[in-house]
Amino acid sequence: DIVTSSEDPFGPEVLHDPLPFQARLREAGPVVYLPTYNVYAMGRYSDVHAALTDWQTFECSAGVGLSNFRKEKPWRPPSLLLEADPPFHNAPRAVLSKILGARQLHTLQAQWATDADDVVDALVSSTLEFDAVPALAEAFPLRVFPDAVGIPHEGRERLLPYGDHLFNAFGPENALVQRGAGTIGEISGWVNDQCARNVLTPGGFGAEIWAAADRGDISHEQAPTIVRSLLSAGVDTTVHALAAVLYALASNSEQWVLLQSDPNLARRAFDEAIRLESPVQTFFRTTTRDIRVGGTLIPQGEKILMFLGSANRDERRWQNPDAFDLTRDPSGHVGFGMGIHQCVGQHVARLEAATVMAALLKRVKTIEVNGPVTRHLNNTLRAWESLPMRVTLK
Ligand code: HEM
Ligand SMILES: CC(C)Cc1ccc(C(=O)O)cc1
Repeated sequence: DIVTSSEDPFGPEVLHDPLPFQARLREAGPVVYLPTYNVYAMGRYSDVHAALTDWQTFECSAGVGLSNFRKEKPWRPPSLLLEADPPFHNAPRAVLSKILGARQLHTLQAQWATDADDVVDALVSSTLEFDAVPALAEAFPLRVFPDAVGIPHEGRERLLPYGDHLFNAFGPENALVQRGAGTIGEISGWVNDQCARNVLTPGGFGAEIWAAADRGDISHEQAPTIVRSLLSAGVDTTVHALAAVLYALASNSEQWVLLQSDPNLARRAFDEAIRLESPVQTFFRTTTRDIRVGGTLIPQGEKILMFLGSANRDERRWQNPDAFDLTRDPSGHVGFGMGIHQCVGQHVARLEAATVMAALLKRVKTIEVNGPVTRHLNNTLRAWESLPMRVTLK
């Protein structure tokens, strides 16, 4: 009684517009076997949530991509958080939780508010029509995050392509992965070099990780790989999440008006945009035992493909799921994951978004899309190529 689908969720059609496939997936049942990749797919909120919170049955140490680390060599040394399970996951996670916690970010808040004002003021004083992807969604994270980590200025243009390949590599070895294969060796080498103690600015997130090793919270061998986690997870995700909230606000003017009437809604706007767009659309787990989900028996050692974007639009969980609605409470969305691996950088991401939105709310009266919006295809990310916008000023 296994439901199957021969559709290709990593093909260009579905990557370009995933919603119709995801609706069929949710309709088909709790678990759908995809023979194309020999994986078991989950598209409903309750099943995705259950799998994310049952780390004993659905493990990460075989990798959170299609590749099973027990059968294939990973393309890079595994992450000590993302691709680790308890007990090995615990210490690295505790170290990053402390460094990236909401409380620590207060010192950054004032600095990032100034940076956001600078970026927005420079932009709107030069033009009222711009492509929000390079001008804001990329410009702001790339201005503040590498400095917060404490890496040198030289070579930072490699961060986006590194993340783009990393997120493609969680999927199958398709054209998207092959496109990055030629340069990823050099780019990875540069990323790894930025994790060395001697290049990291004192006081930054990277130096804090090395200080945790000095305290014995983690080992010195682990420190560079944990710095690598920040450079891997912390750039492309925030870029495309920022683009998502800017697009949502520009294409729902009544929500923009609502936000202007109550700027405290900015953080909710960001989470609602992450629920609706889910910058991280999918990733995998591996079963550690035979498990029955719905009517399907999934054997041990199988890859489970979880559709976060689908779960975040599941009509069984959300009213009017396809609407960007600031009167809704978006908490519980799985756009940052759920459970022990839930995004440890979510407070950093929220602070980046909140500061950009605050800077826009100060200067901008109306915001609208004024040209064709184009997507950047990626096996994992719901990403943007171009977001033409027009603003008017207060
Ligand atoms: C809007 C931006 C972001 C989104 C949508 C996002 C999404 C996610 C998701 C879905 C997971 C769970 C992965 C899993 O369960 O397999 C995750 C984990 C993680 N994220 Fe984020 N992330 C964002 C920003 C960041 C930032 C800015 C950082 C670093 C400062 C970061 C660092 C991490 C790390 C290290 C993990 C692994 C946590 C663990 O396995 O314990 N992320 N992220
Ligand atoms: C959505 C996640 C797959 C994002 C991510 C990427 C990389 C790492 C790492 O630890 O390298 C952690 C999280």
